[in-house]
Amino acid sequence: MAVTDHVDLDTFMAGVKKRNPGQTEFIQAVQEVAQDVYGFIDDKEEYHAAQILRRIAEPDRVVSFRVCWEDDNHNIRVQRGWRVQNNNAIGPYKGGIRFHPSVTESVLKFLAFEQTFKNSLTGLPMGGGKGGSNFNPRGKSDSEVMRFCQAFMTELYRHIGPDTDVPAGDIGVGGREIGYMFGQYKRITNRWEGVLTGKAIEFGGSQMRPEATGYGAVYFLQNMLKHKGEDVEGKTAVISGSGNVATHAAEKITQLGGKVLTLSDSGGFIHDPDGITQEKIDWIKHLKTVKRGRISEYCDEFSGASYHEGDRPWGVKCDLALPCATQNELNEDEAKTLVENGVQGVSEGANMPTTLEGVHVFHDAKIMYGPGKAANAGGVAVSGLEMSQNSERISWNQERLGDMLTELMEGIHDKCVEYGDDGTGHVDYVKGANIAGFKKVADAMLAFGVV
Ligand SMILES: NC(=O)C1=CN([C@@H]2O[C@H](COP(=O)(O)OP(=O)(O)OC[C@H]3O[C@@H](n4cnc5c(N)ncnc54)[C@H](O)[C@@H]3O)[C@@H](O)[C@H]2O)C=CC1
Ligand SMILES: O=C(O)CCC(=O)C(=O)O
Repeated sequence: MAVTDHVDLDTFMAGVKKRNPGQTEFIQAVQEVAQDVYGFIDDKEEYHAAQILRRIAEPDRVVSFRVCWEDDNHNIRVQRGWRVQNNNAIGPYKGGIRFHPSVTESVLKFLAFEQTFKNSLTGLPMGGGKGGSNFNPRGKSDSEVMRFCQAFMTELYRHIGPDTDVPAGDIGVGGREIGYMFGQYKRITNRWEGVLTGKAIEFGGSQMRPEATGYGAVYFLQNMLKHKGEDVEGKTAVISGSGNVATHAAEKITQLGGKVLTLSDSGGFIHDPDGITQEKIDWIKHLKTVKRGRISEYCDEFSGASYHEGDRPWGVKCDLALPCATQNELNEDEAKTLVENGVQGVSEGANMPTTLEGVHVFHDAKIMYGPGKAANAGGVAVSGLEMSQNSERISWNQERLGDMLTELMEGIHDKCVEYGDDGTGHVDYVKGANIAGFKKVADAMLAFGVV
């Protein structure tokens, strides 16, 4: 058999598993995309002949490096850093940096793969990448975080650039860490350029970038509801996480007249039947970004709320669910519970928070289910706009960026409908996102020939 002959989905996936032993998250992400893309390319020989999906599922490169730094007690600490540059067919590699002890090559490969489709969906010229380290920022002093970020950038700088690869934040990497990394890049290269996004406003950051992922996930949900003649107002929402994405999602749900019942961190979740109001959200933002405390402390501050140690919030009855913490945080049983409790819509602020089995539950129940690569694309979209502003040496105002984010999310929703409408009025947003995201990247790759 010629290597360019059709292989079926099972054979394709067997190859992915063989080439990436033990990389369960990466294999899961490829499987989820491949099952839809296979249906789409079945009669499109050019994509098979050029082995497009196989090429997208093989990162352009995976850079791995040692990060050596000194803690406050003068101990030498050694961590591993990575940058996965998955695909730059439609623009420079773009995607966040994650600092968390659970980071592995598999996790970053899945994130860079997902990012390729997500960035394509935004319509902006950005390829897919992701990076990070198994460094755990929890309990570290500001000086330790600064030294780690500087050491990380001392190696990373040679692999990135404003037209090559533009990292940003993700779990464990927020404004503080971006500042330290940008400062080190500038020091080493003697260049001020838009090499990172998520910067503070004072040095080239964009209005609306901190809010963009969480707000965007709610705008996506709003678009799904509108498509069915519904609205957020008066609905209850269960949200996981309490970081950047979760708190901004909670804020937007509240602004639109919904009631947020839960937030969580890796220790457990809080349930506040009175609703997590803007005042309470502001308190949580301060807790997480300044005091760097645990969500359990919420119950000491606000009466009427309960803390559920070691649990996830999906058993709380709600109309809307927004997983905004991390991958595989919502499994098959939890998806069934949500459906049995009458959930109408799920919008993923996190990347791949629902297991494959959980996704099948939502699919079979035909609820509105917005997968992360579409629903949380608002963050990287505004990052793309930060790149544009840096290139033009200008800053747009908050109102303009807010309008652009709203329009971008509507555009992503409509692309999902275009490729995901099953003809009965139900939209398979997973299929829509996978096919629309794939097509643009695939067509660009076809134009380049064999590279
Ligand atoms: N920051 C951004 O612009 C974007 C983030 N995302 C995704 O959103 C998710 C959250 O990211 P951020 O809010 O930026 O990070 P963050 O660091 O601000 O917050 C992460 C949150 O997740 C919680 N968390 C981490 N591991 C957990 C675990 N094992 N179980 C329960 N909770 C856990 C943390 O306690 C924290 O509340 C991630 O999946 C990230 O990849 C997606 C698109 C863009
Ligand atoms: O803004 C960016 O470039 C990164 C966003 C990101 O990491 C994500 O979309 O998962």
